[in-house]
Amino acid sequence: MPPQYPQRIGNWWLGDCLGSGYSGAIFKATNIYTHEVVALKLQELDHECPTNRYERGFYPSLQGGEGMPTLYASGVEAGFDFLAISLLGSSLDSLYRKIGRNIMDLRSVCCIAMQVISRLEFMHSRGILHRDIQLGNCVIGLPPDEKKIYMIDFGFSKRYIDPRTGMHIEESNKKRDFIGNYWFTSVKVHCKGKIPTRRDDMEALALMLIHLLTPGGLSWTRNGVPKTDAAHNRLKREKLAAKSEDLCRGLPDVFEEFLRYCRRLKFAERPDYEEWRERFMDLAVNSGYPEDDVFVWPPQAEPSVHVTPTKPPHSGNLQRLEGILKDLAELKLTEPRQVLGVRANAINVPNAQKAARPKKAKATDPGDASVIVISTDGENDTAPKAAAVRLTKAEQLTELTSMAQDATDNVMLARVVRQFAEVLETSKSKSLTKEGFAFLDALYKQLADPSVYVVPMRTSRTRSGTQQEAAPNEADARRAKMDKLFSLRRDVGTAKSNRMLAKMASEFGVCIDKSRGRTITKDAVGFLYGLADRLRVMP
Ligand SMILES: Nc1ncnc2c1ncn2[C@@H]1O[C@H](COP(=O)(O)OP(=O)(O)OP(=O)(O)O)[C@@H](O)[C@H]1O
Repeated sequence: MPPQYPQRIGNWWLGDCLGSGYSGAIFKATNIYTHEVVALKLQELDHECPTNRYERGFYPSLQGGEGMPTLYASGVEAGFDFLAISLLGSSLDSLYRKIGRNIMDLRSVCCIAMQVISRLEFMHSRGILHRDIQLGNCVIGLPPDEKKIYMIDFGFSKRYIDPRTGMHIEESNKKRDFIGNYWFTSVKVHCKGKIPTRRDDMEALALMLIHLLTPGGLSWTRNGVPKTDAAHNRLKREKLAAKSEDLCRGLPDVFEEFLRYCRRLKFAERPDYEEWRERFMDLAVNSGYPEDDVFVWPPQAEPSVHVTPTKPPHSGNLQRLEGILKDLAELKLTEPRQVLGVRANAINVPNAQKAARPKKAKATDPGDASVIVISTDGENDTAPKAAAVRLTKAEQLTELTSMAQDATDNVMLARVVRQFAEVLETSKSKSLTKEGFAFLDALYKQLADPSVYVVPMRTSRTRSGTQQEAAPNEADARRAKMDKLFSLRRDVGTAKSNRMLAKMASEFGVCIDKSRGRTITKDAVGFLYGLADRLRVMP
């Protein structure tokens, strides 16, 4: 028998029911004094699974985070445990159902990925796991916040950082009861009884994204909620047996890589939120969508490609490559090339075609770092621009890495470093990605000695996110990073040799890599500009 809900709780008059389930119901409600409208979540006090009580405990820690509902009041009244929270819009589940359980469009899925990664990053930064990532628990806001995704339902949430000690919870092999949802809870938690940590929230997100792009959804979701233990066990077996490559067949690679990454994370490892936000942003941009994470619903029918008018309206990767090759073919290279630095065992001079790799001029639009010009001339370019193509940040950085590898004198290298700094400075995302680290590796190699192979500082994604830090150390680490970047920026102008600059570039890379978020700060950009200036005047 569903409970009899009162007409009024606290200061709120109950209105329409927004949703109800096993654990209670949620109503639109109006404050009798202020007329403010909220969502009122009610649960009977003697409910066998008192999720509202748990949720009440987590809400205060989550206040102020983007995409976290505001908690207006909570308490117990008339036999109900209630929470008055921001009134929000439709859940992703209801949007997905309305499109007939077919697949969601790629842009929407990329935006969901970027936004939910940010929500998880915030929750995790507060020491809390969500533990029930699913479409019904991601809701869009009401206008003017309808492009923002909110996380709701913290009834299953759990602290993974002990608030008294600041330490991460311990791993244990003791079997535990399953808490989560059938569809998206990670394999380790759902099928192997492991203790959930940050990695499991991330895996649940990965499965949810794959579900949205799979016609009919993930196979184990197709028979509905299991009603018996036998059916549940069958579902678990199916989930356990499903290989990442099978789940992601036909999808862009990033989905399989994301799922694999989440499954490889160690128990206490911090997920690399920035990296994956960036990867989904790159996927969206490469597919011709705008460089942002706003969730536009209903989706636009066609990708809106922003290319300069010198290119055909839709230019995919292939066309971009063709353009670059054409520009390359038109280049005439006769000038003799200097060798970088003073070295006996100098760099192998690359073949003419490679040496002719076009240089990039500044971004044509400072607000859009991904529009760059491939030019046939040097810095004081007076020749007509060959072509303008849109490249993603990753592509630009990769291109700059090649240019750094090919640089044969300090002036040339200075120019490339300056462009690198410009890309980082103007890019929307402020984190140094693996392509950025690859550039630093190439720079280091050129400065230290281009004839020797240098072990990369960090070009492999498997080394990312190895911090297992507890919250209190973060402030110290951040301060140390700020101090280091400040001194690097201050001292770069006094470096006396390429080797000294190489050492600084290496310290710079290590410092950024160690920092949370690998954020490029003002001092970081300042250091790079300083390095470029120093190289330009270095004999
Ligand atoms: N703040 C809100 N504003 C508008 N609708 C909401 C809000 N919170 C929840 N809903 C709607 O109610 C549904 C159930 O909400 P929620 O998951 O918080 O409750 P629950 O009782 O824990 O549900 P379940 O038992 O299904 O997990 C959501 O899917 C959403 O459609």
